[in-house]
Amino acid sequence: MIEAQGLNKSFGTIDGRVEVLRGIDLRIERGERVGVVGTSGAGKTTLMHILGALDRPTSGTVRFDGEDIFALKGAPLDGFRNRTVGFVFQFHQLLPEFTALENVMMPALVARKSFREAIPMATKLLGEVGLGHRLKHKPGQLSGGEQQRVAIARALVMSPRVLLADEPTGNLDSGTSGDIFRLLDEIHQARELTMVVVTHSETLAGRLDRVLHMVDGRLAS
Ligand SMILES: Nc1ncnc2c1ncn2[C@@H]1O[C@H](COP(=O)(O)OP(=O)(O)OP(=O)(O)O)[C@@H](O)[C@H]1O
Repeated sequence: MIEAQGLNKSFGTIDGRVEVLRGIDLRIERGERVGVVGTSGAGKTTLMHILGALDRPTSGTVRFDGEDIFALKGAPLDGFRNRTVGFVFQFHQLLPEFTALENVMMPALVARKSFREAIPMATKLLGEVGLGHRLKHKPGQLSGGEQQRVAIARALVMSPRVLLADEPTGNLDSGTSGDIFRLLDEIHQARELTMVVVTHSETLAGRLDRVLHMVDGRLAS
């Protein structure tokens, strides 16, 4: 499903170049749930951004079902991001002025679905994540766990093949974190979804199929 080869990423700073990823090779099978753990600054977020085509590597390739995603540019790359990958961020990144329903509809509207199509899609998903009674609430009127559920529903609205979650429970207490992982479990069972989840919690990572350990821009075996 996902194959990354020789990924390097460096950033230019006023102190010179910072090497953040140093030769990452990985292969993730369809339907697999992979955890990524590592110390702060190890490069986990950078890796997730590259796997989701939110950023480009300095060198190396990422293939989804054999397709080299960085060979795509412009509208085809935007289409890949919108349809193939769902992204859940640590700080949910919901739009504060919009309701839960509108936030979940947003990727569908960006993909030029009509309101008539997007409303039932988003309503169904909010029901699946246990928020059928909170459709009209704005993010500020929801708890942290509820906000993250909305973000998960938004990530799923275009029926992606892959869900990338960067510290989806980083801001939550341990009980709520466990609930979010249970929800990810249910979603995984209900859909044939490949998942990559960054977490600081070895316990939560241990509930996934496989755990990758990142150290200083490399994957430790
Ligand atoms: N745009 C950038 N410019 C310069 N340096 C950057 C940039 N983005 C990330 N870095 C550096 O790359 C390193 C890895 O960052 P990254 O966010 O990928 O780590 P992480 O493993 O996700 O850390 P955390 O667990 O704290 O979120 C850090 O040292 C960070 O300062």
